Amino acid sequence: MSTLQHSMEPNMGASQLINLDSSDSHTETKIKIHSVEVETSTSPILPEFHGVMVDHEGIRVEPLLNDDGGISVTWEDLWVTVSDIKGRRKRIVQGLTGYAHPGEVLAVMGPSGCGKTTLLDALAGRLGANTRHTGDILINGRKQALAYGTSAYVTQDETLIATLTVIEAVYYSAQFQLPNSMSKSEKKEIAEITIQEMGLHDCMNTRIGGWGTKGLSRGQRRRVSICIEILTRPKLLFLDEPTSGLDSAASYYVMSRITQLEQREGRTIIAAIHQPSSEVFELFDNLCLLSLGRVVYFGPASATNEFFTSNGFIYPTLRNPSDQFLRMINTDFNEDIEHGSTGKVAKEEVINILVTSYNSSDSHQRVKRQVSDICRKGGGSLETSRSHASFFTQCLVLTKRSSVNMSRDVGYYWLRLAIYVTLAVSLGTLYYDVGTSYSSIQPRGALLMFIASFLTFMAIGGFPSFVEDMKVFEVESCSV
Ligand SMILES: Nc1ncnc2c1ncn2[C@@H]1O[C@H](COP(=O)(O)OP(=O)(O)OP(=O)(O)O)[C@@H](O)[C@H]1O
Repeated sequence: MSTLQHSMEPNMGASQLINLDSSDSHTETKIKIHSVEVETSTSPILPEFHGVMVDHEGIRVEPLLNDDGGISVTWEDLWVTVSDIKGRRKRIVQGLTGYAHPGEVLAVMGPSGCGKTTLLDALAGRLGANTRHTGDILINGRKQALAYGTSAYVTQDETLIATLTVIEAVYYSAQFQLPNSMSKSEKKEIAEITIQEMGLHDCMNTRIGGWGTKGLSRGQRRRVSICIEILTRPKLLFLDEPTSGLDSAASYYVMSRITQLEQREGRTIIAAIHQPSSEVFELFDNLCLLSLGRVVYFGPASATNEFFTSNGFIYPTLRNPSDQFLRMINTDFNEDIEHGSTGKVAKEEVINILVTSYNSSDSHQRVKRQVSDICRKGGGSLETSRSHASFFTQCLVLTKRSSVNMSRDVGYYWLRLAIYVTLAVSLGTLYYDVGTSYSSIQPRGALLMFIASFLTFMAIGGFPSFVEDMKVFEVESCSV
């Protein structure tokens, strides 16, 4: 996250460029200043400056738009509804407005069921068939589809092939995701680097595992999923619960590696996250806090504390702030919250106070202005297409992967092979020398019927493996 490290002259000229030192020593962020005025009064909600655009009320500072092919995403008055079994429509997401910039991490936080995944799905164009959405979702200010490889989505559930090792899973994926112009050794190198970036080098040759076979831990599987999705170095990355199942140290390392990549490569990251530690929370640039599908707060993550405090919700300073404010807006469990001088108030009341306060706040106006600014300016041209492996290579790699998978799955492959061989020998013995006379027609017919029904029966036995393969196929086909 960038922090302003030098004082700013009150009357700097328009459109001057300044360099902001980043807390990460590798990176420098260029910020374009359009006009600078010193604010004499401090906003009740936000501090004077957070590195975001502030116009005539204060300092107008905005990140340079993505001339280098970075992706800005904006959404305005976004509503998502689903129909229940009685045909009634239920609102999941209610009138959200926000944006995500290249080189920044936007964290979407809120209690379970508040609509985080739905927001990500809507932005990524992955909403289910029974959902409907209204509102504008724009990429660099335009309605446009993203080319293959420019965006990636790490879903909440891991869909990995249990029998493969970490390096195999990532390398097979690299073989069909990366273009044919790359040699096999280059693809392997990218796979290995990505695995190292996610801290998985020690278990490169460990099988992923699944039900019935122990392999990687849940957190390690999560990291393998992230590795597979970031292989193509997408400009826009959606992460749904990237740190679930990770301990606090691993969560920090994974998120910090992701943010380092984002700063280095100007990537836009939108991450739905449940319960970040305070260190992980500090890695976020902006925060979208949701409750019951409504925005409670959208703005710099570092200013969240101040937003709550200014609204009369004060929590102990030595506790993880995200734990505290998530507890305040979680309506699943009844608990009254201490509010300023009025005493305890119910959770619904807390949310109403915060939503109303946010809607009338300067930060809400800034978000709206930022969205319209991005839409007005558009952005750098997007890649129209990225090449991936040819159809022939994809078929070859997938066939090879499937054969490896089947050959390692004892129940699916070897056990069935043993049953087939036993059956063939038994039937061969029983029907040996059945002859070619008219009297042999009946036993031949019976044999054929037995074989046909047995094969059908055995095919049904392979159905669970087929379902697993279909899940992998669905996830991979969404990415391709
Ligand atoms: N396709 C759907 N059909 C019916 N209800 C849905 C659908 N998608 C989401 N919902 C409902 O919308 C609400 C929000 O779901 P969503 O998955 O977005 O929440 P979330 O904040 O990501 O939760 P969690 O943190 O537990 O993953 C939930 O009550 C969920 O049941």
